[in-house]
Amino acid sequence: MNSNDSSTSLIMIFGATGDLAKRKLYPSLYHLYKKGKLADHFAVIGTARRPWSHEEFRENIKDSIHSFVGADEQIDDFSSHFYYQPHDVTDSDSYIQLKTLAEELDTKYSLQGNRIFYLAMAPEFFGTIADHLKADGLTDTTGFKRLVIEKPFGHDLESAEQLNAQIRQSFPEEEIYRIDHYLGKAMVQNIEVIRFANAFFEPLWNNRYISNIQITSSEKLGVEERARYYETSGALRDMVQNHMLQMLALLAMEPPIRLTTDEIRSEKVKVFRALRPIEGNEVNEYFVRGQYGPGTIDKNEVVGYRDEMNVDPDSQTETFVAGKLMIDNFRWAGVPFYIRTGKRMTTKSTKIVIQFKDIPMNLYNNNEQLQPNLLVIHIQPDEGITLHLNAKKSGQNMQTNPVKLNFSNEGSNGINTPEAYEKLLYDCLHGDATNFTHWDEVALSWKFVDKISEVWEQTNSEIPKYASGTMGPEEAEKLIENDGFFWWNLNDLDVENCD
Ligand SMILES: NC(=O)C1=CN([C@@H]2O[C@H](COP(=O)(O)OP(=O)(O)OC[C@H]3O[C@@H](n4cnc5c(N)ncnc54)[C@H](OP(=O)(O)O)[C@@H]3O)[C@@H](O)[C@H]2O)C=CC1
Ligand SMILES: O=C1O[C@H](COP(=O)(O)O)[C@@H](O)[C@H](O)[C@H]1O
Repeated sequence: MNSNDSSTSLIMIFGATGDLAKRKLYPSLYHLYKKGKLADHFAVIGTARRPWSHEEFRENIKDSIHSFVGADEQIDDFSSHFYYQPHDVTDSDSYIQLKTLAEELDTKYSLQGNRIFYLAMAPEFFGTIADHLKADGLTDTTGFKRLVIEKPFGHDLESAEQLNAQIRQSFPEEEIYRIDHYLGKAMVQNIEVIRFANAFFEPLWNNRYISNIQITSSEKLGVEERARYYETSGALRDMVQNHMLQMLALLAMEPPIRLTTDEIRSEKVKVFRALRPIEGNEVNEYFVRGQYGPGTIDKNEVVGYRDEMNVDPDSQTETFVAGKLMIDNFRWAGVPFYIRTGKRMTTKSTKIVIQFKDIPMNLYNNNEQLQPNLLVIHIQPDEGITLHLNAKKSGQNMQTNPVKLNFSNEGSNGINTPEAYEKLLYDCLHGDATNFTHWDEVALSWKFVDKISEVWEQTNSEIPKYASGTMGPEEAEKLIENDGFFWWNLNDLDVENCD
């Protein structure tokens, strides 16, 4: 690799001692290094308040790789690229020291002034850091500058607008990489390929042939140590505003005229613009929230949300959301998109079920076994697609039998597909912002979500509860049953349960 390679860069991580950096960023950088995607011309400066030396930082990098990758080939070479600068982001003076170190490393590793600033910190610091990076000259270089921002990007539209305005004073939109780690997942990236590279899906991908689409992202974990953040967020802001709406946009968008960042983002934005606003009295008709109570997960008793550490014992925070979304455009008029996400549910799974309409005069209609055709996109933990069809039962009769055609992405690639953060870091190093969210997408998603949270925040009635280890409150079943559908059982759809 030579110094002109576009992965040549100084990566400055703010929040380098934190959980995200340890669990996701260092292992991902290590994978890229091992694959030769990062070679000699890269250096990482980690910053946080802890008074670590370069050596202590490198020991922590090694620990992270041991714990989360489990291998340590080339670990000394890899970690030698890491440097640490104790730094309080609210303190102006320390940016000057950071600049000096950045310039030294720029020369030492021939980094051509390329810089990635990764803000792996609490969101209240995003604006301050962006201001300082510009004001204190860290962006005054001849190379590329990219600002990577973790979620949450704002708490609502108003705060997101303020944050965006502040950041935009220092970085233009094309230099801002807003992370939505679901966009780095292999099968989320596969949605476009499934749709636009297969002759038999695209003609059927509309309201004439699809009856409904179900997107479920369920977790077994509870709130863990993140209650302080989660209490101000809840599942609507934590999962729906970003990950769930992003998956919906990829499923619903029109084919872009080219596979470029701008064209793809522009088609996604049109979906958000066509989303029917759900407001006022409609909120309770179209959306259901819930909070986990005590229950059993993997045969272990677990406490309810209100008994978790740092949670208000009277908390009204939702840990579950189900919703029915309508996209008012030519392609999707009349097709409900159901979404469902929550913590402490039965299973850890993200799946998309595309349910096709029955054919007009099905000659096998009297057959009890006849099932609707489904296309299931398995996002995680299994990755792949399954087609549910009807075939003839063997024997002399004319009975039908549901069969499944299965493709496993993991099987085809042999090993685990890269972790989302690895893909996103690679894209950022190469200036590809397609799988990061544009401001217009963020703003429109907040606009949609704000109408729902406004109603919930004004509601005095107790939040519906669901027992841990279940698929949410009864109300979520009714939401979909009222339309004559039901949630497909995720365990039944698992690849291992395919015939
Ligand atoms: N953890 C995760 O799995 C995920 C996290 N995120 C997002 O990533 C971001 C980081 O999360 P996470 O790593 O969990 O948070 P942590 O609380 O684990 O880490 C916060 C980091 O910020 C540093 N820090 C805090 N205050 C200052 C300050 N004034 N000046 C300099 N450094 C400071 C801390 O180090 P020190 O105390 O040494 O200063 C630490 O390195 C958040 O925006 C979060 O929402 C998003 C998705 C998943
Ligand atoms: O962004 C978030 O996502 C995780 C779920 O991510 P996954 O990749 O494990 O599906 C969620 O637990 C967390 O609350 C949320 O902030």
